[in-house]
Amino acid sequence: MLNQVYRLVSPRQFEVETVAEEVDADDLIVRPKFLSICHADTRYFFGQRSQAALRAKLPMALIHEAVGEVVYDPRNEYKPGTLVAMVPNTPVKKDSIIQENYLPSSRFRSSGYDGFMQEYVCLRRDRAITVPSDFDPHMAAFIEMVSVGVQALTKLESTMDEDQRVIGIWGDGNLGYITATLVKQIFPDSQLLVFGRHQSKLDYFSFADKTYLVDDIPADVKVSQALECTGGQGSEAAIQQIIQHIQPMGTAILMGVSENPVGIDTRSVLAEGLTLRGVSRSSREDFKRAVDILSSSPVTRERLQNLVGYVQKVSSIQDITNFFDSALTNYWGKEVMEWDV
Ligand SMILES: NC(=O)C1=CN([C@@H]2O[C@H](COP(=O)(O)OP(=O)(O)OC[C@H]3O[C@@H](n4cnc5c(N)ncnc54)[C@H](OP(=O)(O)O)[C@@H]3O)[C@@H](O)[C@H]2O)C=CC1
Ligand SMILES: O=C(CO)[C@H](O)[C@H](O)COP(=O)(O)O
Ligand SMILES: [Zn+2]
Repeated sequence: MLNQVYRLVSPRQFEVETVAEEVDADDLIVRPKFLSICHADTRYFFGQRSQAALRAKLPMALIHEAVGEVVYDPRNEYKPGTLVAMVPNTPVKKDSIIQENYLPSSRFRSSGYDGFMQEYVCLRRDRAITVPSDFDPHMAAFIEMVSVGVQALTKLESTMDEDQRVIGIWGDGNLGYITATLVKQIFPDSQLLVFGRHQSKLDYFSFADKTYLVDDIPADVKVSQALECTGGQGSEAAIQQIIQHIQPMGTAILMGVSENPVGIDTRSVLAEGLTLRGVSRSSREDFKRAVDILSSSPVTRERLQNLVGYVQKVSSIQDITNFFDSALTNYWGKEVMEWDV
């Protein structure tokens, strides 16, 4: 099959390439419909990664958050038109200990391998998760980010001590908001505190028990466990505050991506017996748990619909470039492309 792939060849420059795809019985052909942007994509688009990383990964199609319609299934298991969330991670090896999203051999779309900015996606069938028909498709576009939140809270469940009284989230953006909605489902009896830099963003977290501006946290505020959802240099200050406000022996899950190493007060980490656990990407299992949570909780779906920040139809390379530029100035929520190329 001949396919049109929209690849970033250098910062701010896309080119369409015609690629011959080999489709076998294990694959599905999916037409991408709704795509949403992750910070990882904007770092490539705006050339904010190191020259070495850009050289190693480009050219490639961006976007690892998307839903699309099955147009062809060689085994006829999926009806044409079925909406599926596409898992961007494709494992090529199995390991009894290391999970698929932490295996260096796995192929992650839009990080060295073509993402979903394509006319058709040739998707291994175990990478497709059916999206229930009552899901808002704009919200469904970022199920991948919901699955990352699920991966984080699943890892928190298996790492933390027994103290579930207070869960603290640092970061008042997309990932913080998604993780906060999931805390309400996965830890329903815990108090949820959210720590951010913008009162106008914190106002969206109306379901949290309390929100704090990070320059105005009372010294006696304590969290049992914490999740860092900030990224960039903001991670350093966030990790420092987590160390100050977490209970001894607490666990902090780190999710924000920083281009440069950040400093960590290891003396306090040692003295308080803290666990810092990194979380990146997600697995098929996380996608399934994410869809199960959303299916059984209309209130979570409604909350996540509030995260749809900017929607635009794109039909040309110029539209795609304009869309990425708009993402830079969008203040709240996820940017979703209606893919019409
Ligand atoms: N581990 C993984 O698999 C994944 C990681 N990520 C990463 O997570 C990070 C966040 O993504 P996303 O939520 O979309 O980004 P956003 O920009 O939407 O949100 C980050 C928010 O955190 C705020 N912030 C910055 N510093 C602090 C601080 N010290 N304390 C509290 N809040 C702070 C920011 O404010 P301001 O804008 O003023 O700095 C911003 O409002 C990114 O680095 C992204 O790449 C995303 C998806 C998956
Ligand atoms: O966003 C993510 C998962 O949803 C990850 O942070 C992203 O995949 C990291 O990739 P890269 O190393 O290319 O920045
Ligand atoms: Zn991402």
